[in-house]
Amino acid sequence: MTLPTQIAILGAAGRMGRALIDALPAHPSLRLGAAFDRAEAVATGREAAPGVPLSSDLSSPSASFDVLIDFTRPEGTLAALDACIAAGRGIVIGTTGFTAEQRSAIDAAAQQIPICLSGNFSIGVNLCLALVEHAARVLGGSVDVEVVETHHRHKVDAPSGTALMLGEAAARGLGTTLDQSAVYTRHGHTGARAAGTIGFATLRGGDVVGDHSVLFLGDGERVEITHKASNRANFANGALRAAAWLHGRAPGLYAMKDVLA
Ligand SMILES: NC(=O)C1=CN([C@@H]2O[C@H](COP(=O)(O)OP(=O)(O)OC[C@H]3O[C@@H](n4cnc5c(N)ncnc54)[C@H](OP(=O)(O)O)[C@@H]3O)[C@@H](O)[C@H]2O)C=CC1
Ligand SMILES: O=C(O)C1=N[C@H](C(=O)O)C[C@H](O)C1
Repeated sequence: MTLPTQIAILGAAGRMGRALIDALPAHPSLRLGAAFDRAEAVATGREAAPGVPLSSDLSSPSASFDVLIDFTRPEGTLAALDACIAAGRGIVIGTTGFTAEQRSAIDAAAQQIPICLSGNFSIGVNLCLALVEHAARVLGGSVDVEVVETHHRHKVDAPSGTALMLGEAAARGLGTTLDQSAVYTRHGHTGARAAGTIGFATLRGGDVVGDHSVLFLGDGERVEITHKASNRANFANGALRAAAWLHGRAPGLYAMKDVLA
C-alpha cells in the first residue's frame, strides 16, 4: 500500500491557502501534515484544519511534510526555499511577483530540490499558453499583441504572473523575448505603436478572481484568446496535483506542463 504524500501549506490563512484546504478532500493521495503563515495569523491560535494548528516555524522538527505548497509573497517563498533545501523537501510555488534576482534564487534552489513553479495552476490557463504560442507563431509579424488582465482589488503585483507567462508564450511564438519586446506602461504622448512590441494592460477592482486575454490585432481581423477564472478551486486543484506529482522527483525546475504531460 502506498503511503499518502504529506503536504504542508505556506500561506494557509490566505485566500489560496483556504482554497487548498477546501480542495484537499478530492485528493485522497494527499494528507495535510502542517500549515504555516505569518506570526500574526498564527497568534490567533486557530487551526488551519481540524487537528492541524497554524505555525510560523517552517524548520520546527514537528513540521513533517514531503512537499510544501507556497502561496504567499516573494519573501515568504525565499525563506521557504531555505527551509526546503535544509530538509531536502520539494516545493510547489504559486506565489507571483518575483524580481529577476528572486527568480535566479529559485533557479539556483532547483539544483538541490525539486520545484514546480507556475504563475497559474489552472488547466485552462496552461492550455491557453500553448494556444497563444501557436497563434503568435502563425500570425507572426502581421499582428500587434496585447495582454490584458483583471484581478480583485487586493492583488499586490502587476502584471499578474499569468499575464507574464502569456506574454512569454507570445514572445516565444514571435521569436523574441519579453526583455526585448514588452511595453508595461503607456501614458501621455506615447507615439505610434512600435512594431513587434507586446503590450500589457492591468485592471484591478472588486472580487475578480482572474481574467486574462491575449489579443492578436491585425488589419481587418483580430484573434482573442481569453481565460476567466470564476473561483480559486481550479488553481488549488492544479497545485495539489502538482504536489502529488512532485513527490519523489529528482531536483530540477518543473512547470505545470510537465505535470500535465
Ligand atoms: N499560481 C497560481 O495559480 C495562483 C497564484 N496566486 C498567487 O499566490 C499568492 C497569494 O495569493 P492570495 O492567497 O490571494 O494572497 P493572500 O494575501 O490572501 O494570502 C497570502 C497569505 O500568505 C501570508 N504571507 C505573506 N507573506 C508571508 C511570509 N513572508 N511568510 C509567511 N506567510 C506570509 C499572508 O499573511 P498576511 O495577510 O499577514 O500578509 C496571507 O495569509 C500571490 O502571489 C498570488 O498572485 C494566487 C492565485 C493563484
Ligand atoms: O493574485 C491572484 O489572485 C492571482 N494571481 C495569479 C497571477 O498573478 O497570475 C493567478 C491568478 O490569476 C490569481
